[in-house]
This record gives sequence, structure tokens and C-alpha cells, in this order.
Amino acid sequence: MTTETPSNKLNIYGQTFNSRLLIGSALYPSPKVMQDSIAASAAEIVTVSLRRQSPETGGGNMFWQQIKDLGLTILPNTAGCHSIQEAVTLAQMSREIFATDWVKLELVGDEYNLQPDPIDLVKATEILINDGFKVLPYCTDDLVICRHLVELGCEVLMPWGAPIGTGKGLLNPYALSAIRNRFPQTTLVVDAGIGKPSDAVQAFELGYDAILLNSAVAQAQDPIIMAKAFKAACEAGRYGYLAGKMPEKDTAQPSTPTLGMPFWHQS
Ligand SMILES: CC(=O)[C@@H](O)[C@H](O)COP(=O)(O)O
Repeated sequence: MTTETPSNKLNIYGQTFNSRLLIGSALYPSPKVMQDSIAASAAEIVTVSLRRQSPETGGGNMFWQQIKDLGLTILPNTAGCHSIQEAVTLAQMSREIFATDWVKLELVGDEYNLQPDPIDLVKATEILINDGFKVLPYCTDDLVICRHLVELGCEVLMPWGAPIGTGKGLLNPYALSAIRNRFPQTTLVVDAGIGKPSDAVQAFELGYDAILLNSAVAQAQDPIIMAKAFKAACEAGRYGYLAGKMPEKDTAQPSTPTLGMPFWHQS
């Protein structure tokens, strides 16, 4: 029987976490709603982009203070980078500022769907790993690209569910499932495109270790309630996966016995 024990907590490069929900820090209606939503989600890892800094207004400093106040593990990302050089430079700056060697590597290859550039992603990953980073690459659901990333030393992969900000859910469950089956030892996180709690449940049912989302909570009509819904969905999906679902059958089978007495009773 498989149950959730300390030894099978979410493992990200050797650090363990109780929550299997990673959350973004952009697009919330207000800083207060951001803080309250992230707290309600019970996420222990929050991803941030250095690009949020806005020295002209000083707003950037306030944002960083609010993030710091959450007391969570920070996962810097390279959102919005379009070239290897840009992504590597931003990762290096983030390492200094946040004092972490983790980086969620995002390298946009196309403006239409913000698809990661698969070729430059692999090249940038190699540069960053050689520079001592622990890379969490945001990638497409391409099995071969994932294999290259694992061969370079990535212990975590973050294939997309759907393009960022679309809320379309898991567009290609077959491809995500193939990645799960091919890399049983790798920590797999569905990143981007999740729109509703049932998408999160589906990711865990496929055997994924975690999900990362931003828009689904930040752009919900009530972000704080939605954050709670995702917390519950991640737990439900994970427990459902660990429990092992019943086998499906093509023919009906009565679940209520038709022979004998359903309950013992005194005559
Ligand atoms: C915040 C972040 O890292 C995004 O780039 C991420 O991929 C989330 O995407 P969604 O907003 O679609 O959840």
C-alpha cells in the first residue's frame, strides 16, 4: 500500500516540500490579494521574475518586500527572455539577488503561443548547469527534448500543460504521460496553462509530482477562494494517484449485493 510519508514528499533538487503546488506572483488585482492568495494556496515555493523590478517608481522594492514577507522558498524565473544570453544573464543576476542556485528557465521561442524554444532551451540549460545552477526548465511536452534535458543533468522538468495564460488545461495528456513513464526518477511539474482545479487533479492522476500555476488563481473572480480550491485539488489528485484507481470495466457490475441479507439482524 502506498501512502504519503515524509520520504515521498515533493523533492526539488534534494529539498523536500509538503505542498505540491508552486505558484506565480504576477497578475493579481492587488499586492494584498497576491499575499492572501499565495498564503491560502499553502504553496511553499513562489516563482518570481527579476523583471518585476521597476526602479523608476520604487514599486519594485515594495513587491520584493511583500514576497519576502511570505517567508517561502523563492524560485527565480527568466520569464520573457528571448535569447540564450538574456536568459543566462538574468539567471546569474537572480542567483546573486536571491542567493539561490535554482532557476526556472524560460526561453520564449514564439510570440504567438509563448512556446519555449526547444533548441535554445537545451543550449542555455547546458551553460547554466556548467555554471553551477540547478535548472528547472519550462519546456514543451516533447519527449526527446526532455531526454536531452535529463541527460544534461536536470532533476526537474516542467513541461507545459498549455500555453501560458490560456487556462486551457492539459492539451496533450498522452505526451505528458509518455514523459512520466519515460522518466520515473525525475521530478515532473506541469507548468502553465492550468485553468481550473480539475486540470490539477488530472496532472496528479497522470503521476506528476507537482503543478505550477499563476493565471488560474491571479485572474479568477475570487483569487483567494480559487487558491484554496487548488490546494484541495492538489491534495485530492495526489491522494487519488497514491490510492490507485479501480480497474475500468466495459460491462456493468452491481455494487449492491443481490443475494443474502445486506445486514445481519436479529429475528
Ligand atoms: C509565473 C510563471 O512562471 C508563468 O510563466 C507560468 O508558466 C505560469 O503560467 P500560467 O499563468 O498559465 O499558470
